[in-house]
Order: sequence, then C-alpha cells, then structure tokens
Amino acid sequence: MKVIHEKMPHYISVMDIIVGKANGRDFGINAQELVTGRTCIIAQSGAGKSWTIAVLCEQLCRYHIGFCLIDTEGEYFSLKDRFDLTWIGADDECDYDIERVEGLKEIIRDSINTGIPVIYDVSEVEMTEKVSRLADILYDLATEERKPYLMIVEEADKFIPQSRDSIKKIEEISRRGRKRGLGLMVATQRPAIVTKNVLSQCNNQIIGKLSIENDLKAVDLFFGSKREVEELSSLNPGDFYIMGGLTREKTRMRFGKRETKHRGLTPILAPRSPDPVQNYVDEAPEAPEPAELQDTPESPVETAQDAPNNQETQPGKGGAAKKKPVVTPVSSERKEKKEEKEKKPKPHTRVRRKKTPSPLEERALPLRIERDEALNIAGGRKKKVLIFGKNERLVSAALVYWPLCLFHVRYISGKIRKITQDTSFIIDATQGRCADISDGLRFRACFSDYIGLSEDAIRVLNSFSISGETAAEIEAQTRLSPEVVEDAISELSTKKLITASQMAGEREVWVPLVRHGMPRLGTGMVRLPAALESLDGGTVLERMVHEQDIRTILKVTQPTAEIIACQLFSCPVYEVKIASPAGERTVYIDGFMGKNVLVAR
Ligand SMILES: Nc1ncnc2c1ncn2[C@@H]1O[C@H](COP(=O)(O)OP(=O)(O)OP(=O)(O)O)[C@@H](O)[C@H]1O
Repeated sequence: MKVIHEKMPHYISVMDIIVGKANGRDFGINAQELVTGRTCIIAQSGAGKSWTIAVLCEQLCRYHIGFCLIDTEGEYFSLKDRFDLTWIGADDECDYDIERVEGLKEIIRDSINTGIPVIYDVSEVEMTEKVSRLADILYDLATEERKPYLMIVEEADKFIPQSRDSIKKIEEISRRGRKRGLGLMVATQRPAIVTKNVLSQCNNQIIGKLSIENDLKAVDLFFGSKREVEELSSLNPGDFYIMGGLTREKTRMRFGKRETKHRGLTPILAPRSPDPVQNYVDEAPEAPEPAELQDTPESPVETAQDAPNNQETQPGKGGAAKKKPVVTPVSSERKEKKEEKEKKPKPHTRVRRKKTPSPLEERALPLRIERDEALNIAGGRKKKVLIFGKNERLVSAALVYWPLCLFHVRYISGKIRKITQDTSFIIDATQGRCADISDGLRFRACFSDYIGLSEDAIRVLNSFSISGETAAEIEAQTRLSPEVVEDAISELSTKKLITASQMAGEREVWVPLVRHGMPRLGTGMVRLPAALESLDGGTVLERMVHEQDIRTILKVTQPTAEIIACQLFSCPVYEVKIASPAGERTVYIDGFMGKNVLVAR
C-alpha cells in the first residue's frame, strides 16, 4: 500500500492514504477527514467491516496517527505483530489488565501525544461500563489536548442503540468532538437499530453489503437512487461505497490486502463423515411453479393441513366444491389394515413446540432482529412499537425457531442421453412446504399434501387430471389392482385430498382437492445465506416432516433421484399475536432478515 503525500507524524494536511482499488486503480481517502471526521462503516455480518477497519488502522499505524479502537471480539491484537501499540484487555499477554488498569486517562493521553494507538479489548468483560468510562476520558482529553485523534467503535449498535441505553458521551463526541480534534468512526451491521443521533452526524459513510430491509431503509438517505440501494445486497465482501468528505465523489471500491493477519475469520468446518442414519437418505424434487405470495402464513399450529379433520379451516382448497368426501367401503381385512395404519401417529398433525431440540436442530440462521424491531415490522410502522391496526393490541411476541431441512439431491435426467444432475432445496419441516430463505422466509405449497401418504396413494393422487377420474380410469393409468386403488382412494378422501364430485354412469368420479402439481426436480443449488449459529433462546417448533416422508414421495415421482444429504437447521421467527374485537391474528416476522414471513397461496 502506498501513500501519496507522506508527511511528518502527527502533521495531517490534505493527505490521501491509499486503502484499496476502484476501477482497477489505487484509491485514496482523505486522512484528515478520516481522523477528525465522523465516519460510519455499515455492512452486514461477513461483508468486511473488520477487514476494512484493520486496513484503515494499519495505515494510521504506519503514519503514527493516534487512535483508540474498541475491540468487541478480540480480533485486532494481531496489529501488534507489526506495529507498536498498547493493548488493554483481559488476556494474559495484554499490556494492561482492563479490570485493574490504573491511570487509564494518562495512558490515553500518552497515545494522543505519541500517536501510539490503543486497542481497548472489551471482548471478555462487561462492555458498556468500560466503554462508557473510556468515552468520558476521551472527551475530557480532547478538550484538554486538542490534537487529532480517532475513536473507533466496533459493533456500535451495542453501545449507541436507538434506545435509552445509548452511551450519551459517544453521542456527544459525534456532535462536539470534531472541534476538539476527536474524530469518531462507528461500525455496525445493523444501522436500523443504531441511534439516529449519531448516524445522522456521520458526514462520511463507508457502506457495504446489506440485505435486511430495515437496514437498507436506514441507509437510503445516503444514496441518490433506489437502484444504488438495491445494489447493496449484491456487493461482495470487501466491496464498499465510500461517500462524504473522505473522497471527492461517491465511489464503489474494494479495500486492499491486510499487512497483519485477519483474526475475524470464520472457523472452517473440518471434513467429516456424515451420520448414516440421521443425515443421509435416498432420493428427491424442484418446487412447483411459484405462486402469488401472501403476507404471513397460516399459523403453523392451526392450518388445515395440520388439522386434517377440520375441513372448515381450509376453505375453498383446490377451488373444488366443498362436498363431503365419500369414503368407499373397504373389505374387512383391508379395513383392519387401515385402522392399524390410522392408529400410528400421523406425521402431519398439529405443530407442537419443544424446549429441547435434538443436537442436529441446534443450529440456526443468526438472530439479527431484536424483538422491538420485529414488533415495528409487524405493526408496519417505523417508530410506534405497540400500535398495530385500529383497536388492535399486542397479545404476545415470542421467539420461535422454525425447523427447516436442506436436501441435496442427485438424479438422472435426459430421455436419450442420461445426465446426472445435482439440485438442492429447502423444506419446511413443520409441514413439507418448499421454503426459500434468500430474501426473508417464504413458503409455497410443495410436498405438504403428500406428507404421510403411502406410496400407492401418492401414485394415485399423481395420476389425477383436474376433471377427475373414476376408479377404473385410475386403475388403467396406474396399473394398480382394484383393491389397491380402492384403498388409496379411501386414504386420500379421508385426508381430504380428493372428493367424489359426480357420477359417471354407475361410478363415482373423484376429483383432486390439491391445487398444485407434484413438485419436479430442478437443477438449482441452494446455499445457506449465512453461517449457522447456536439457538439464542426461544422454542423450537416440532419437526413433523422427516427424511422418510420426502423419500417416499420421491420414490414415486422421481425414481432416479437420490437424496445425498439432509441438513437440519432452523430459522428464528417472531410469532406476534395481535388481538382486536374481530378476533386474534398472528403475524410471523423472520428474525434473520426482518421481513414478514410469506406464504404463496
Ligand atoms: N477487502 C477484502 N479483501 C479480501 N477478503 C475480504 C475483504 N473484506 C472481507 N474479506 C473476507 O471476508 C471475510 C469476512 O470479513 P470480516 O470479518 O471483515 O466481516 P465483518 O463484516 O467484520 O463480519 P462480522 O460483522 O460478522 O464480524 C474475511 O474473513 C475475509 O475472508
């Protein structure tokens, strides 16, 4: 990395420091503005904030420009491998023990006067109290010393949230530090929950990849067009827009290489063998055509699919007439078999909750949305937390974990030239719907109707045309025996997936009540949008769909498919219950992306 105008330590004039590349050329930012201005670095987790801060700090170290970095993850001490700096923290190797350090004010004063930076590592201590003390000291010293110095706050949402808990002295530094030579740089992955008192003071912005809608809204004031804001969600790690006084014009750029080791690396999963029982099965599908999306799913607890004996709860399903299903008589032997089958627990009944998830379910997409924010989204408002519609009031807002399963499938396609193809898809493990998590949790009808059916019933259901079939026609199409078809019809009509609509001569015509076609296999691959984390409180909805259910469906519909992996995980969701004189409604807010959970009808 090069510097355009090298000057005496501590003397900062119009000096650009090169921090990366833009359009293939070196890109420099104004050092004066960086040190004494107010800068926000905003990007979602993994988008390169720590890397960016480290690159900037390395440059400041090289020019002996003083700063104090509040390190919340203990990831910046590697700067010490290359530069002279003071490390205050809880580690044995720290220069000062953060719990016992005496004369902190003098240590910081020394840093201001010598330009030797301080890493203030709060990763292992009660952070707020320590940061609050440091902010007081920095502000006092700025008033006394009046020299250029930069305060850097990682994870600013922890210290200056949009609530009463915000550390007021940091807000004051953002308003009044500049005149005293004290600059402020705040980094956050959640701009929507950082106090506007500080964000609005930031005259310099470094903004990278963001995908939560509220966060995109929080930064749209910095951009001239909606298109640019939308582009943020497609940026790569390390790519940022730089704006404000740091640069002559808004520039999309990429931060350069680090001189010291990056400690904020995501631990890499070591190669390991899969669990043959839980994790691997044989066979798989693509979702049916996307349908219109509706806000908020039926409650996972109360949908008609979960309550197969309550037809009223699923009005107009399949658009077919709501006729009472006619159950054809069955022979006594088969009747016994059927009764036995019905005694078995139904795989697809009401969704229960469990406190203790299995170890495989203990991984979830990170919870990035706080409860208050979820309530704002549920209410469709920005500020008023507990106001929803007219005469509505909040009953409860609980965090639940929605179990999902990522299936990875290999299958043979092509009629003439056989080609092996891979695909993957996510299934809602409470109901068997297809799930998409790339832009907020969304569901669409998929396997739900087929979960828990026998192979024969699936084969029969799959053979139906919309106009309906008689039993004889089904026998001809499926080549199943009359008894098997009779059983399958009985099973399907009991589950209200078909109904007898009219007579064709002596015979009943059965019509399907399933609206969507059987899912087909696709070729797209789904990747999880973030590294999985441990559950953060909340209850896990019970998994009602198992690998075996999907395997049975695919055995009929995709005989060449093999499920090569099934990864269980869950998505944090806020279940917000709202009451009004008209009754109670439930809204689900995805705790990972901060969007209403949508269901295609
Ligand atoms: N400019 C860059 N050049 C090369 N790789 C980068 C760059 N920026 C980020 N990365 C890569 O992205 C990874 C994540 O970056 P980083 O740790 O800085 O993310 P983050 O935004 O701080 O995430 P979190 O908020 O979760 O701490 C790094 O480990 C690195 O591999």
